[in-house]
Amino acid sequence: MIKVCSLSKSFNNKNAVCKLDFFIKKGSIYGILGPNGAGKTTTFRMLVTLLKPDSGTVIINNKEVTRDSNDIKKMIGMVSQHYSLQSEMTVWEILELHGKLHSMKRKERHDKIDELLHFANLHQESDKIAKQLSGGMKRKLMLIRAIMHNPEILFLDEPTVGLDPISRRNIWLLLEKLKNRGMTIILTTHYIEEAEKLCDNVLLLNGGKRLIEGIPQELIANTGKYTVEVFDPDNSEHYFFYSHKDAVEFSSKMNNKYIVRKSNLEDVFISINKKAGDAIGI
Ligand SMILES: Nc1ncnc2c1ncn2[C@@H]1O[C@H](COP(=O)(O)OP(=O)(O)OP(=O)(O)O)[C@@H](O)[C@H]1O
Repeated sequence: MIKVCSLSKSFNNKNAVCKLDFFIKKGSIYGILGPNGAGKTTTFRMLVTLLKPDSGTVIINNKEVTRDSNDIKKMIGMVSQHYSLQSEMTVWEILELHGKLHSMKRKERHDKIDELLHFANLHQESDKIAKQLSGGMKRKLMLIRAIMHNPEILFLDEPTVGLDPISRRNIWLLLEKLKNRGMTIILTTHYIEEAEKLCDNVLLLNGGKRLIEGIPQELIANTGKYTVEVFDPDNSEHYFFYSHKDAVEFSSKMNNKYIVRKSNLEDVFISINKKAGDAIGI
């Protein structure tokens, strides 16, 4: 239902995103991951019609983002990375304004506000001014504001950045509930645990290019379910194993300090970069 073909964008002749291809299934949670500068936000902004690609196409439900941006805006909700709330308005007023901007009728608007405030457990905060809310509440408010107009697809750029672990988990719960209602969710994240917990599929980016794409648990299994991380005074080195026995046997020969642990998506990233480095002799 979302098809991205050869999507590219450069700034000052430097590639920010380079020939990306991917496909997102309806009703799934799709994660775009990568280190700082990998191209996550640039990709996000192109998908949500905020930035024009240099080349390539993004098709959402048979509409193309540059050609049919008005149709696409009705289908999607979007939450940016930075707090973007009218800080002097109350929670209720912010949602009311958003409903009006989307030409929702009074009754429909008010029913929706009521439903969403309960959904996000913010009903007791409805008269609070936005700037008085905690970070976690602000994020929840941005999330429900983005779905006021009943979009089919929700885009979130770093939805839990800067939140404490409990607030982060509360956002995860809301996203899982939305998925269970059939919503398609696309998010960018730095948090490996977030991607592993939430995402049906992930796309790992580096330097604007696709490193790998797939189901988190499969990517981890293919890398090796166990990692031996060996620490020397300046660095740490990673080794990957398909069985715990092999990992333990290998580590027993180590002179440096080490740990044996389960692999995660960060290890997938490290493993691919290591193989690329080995291939070019780094
Ligand atoms: N408006 C811009 N003008 C110039 N360069 C830009 C602009 N936006 C992004 N870039 C560059 O494009 C590259 C990708 O940036 P982008 O913000 O998409 O990465 P990111 O993966 O979202 O990073 P982060 O995790 O730090 O937010 C970076 O080198 C960045 O400096």
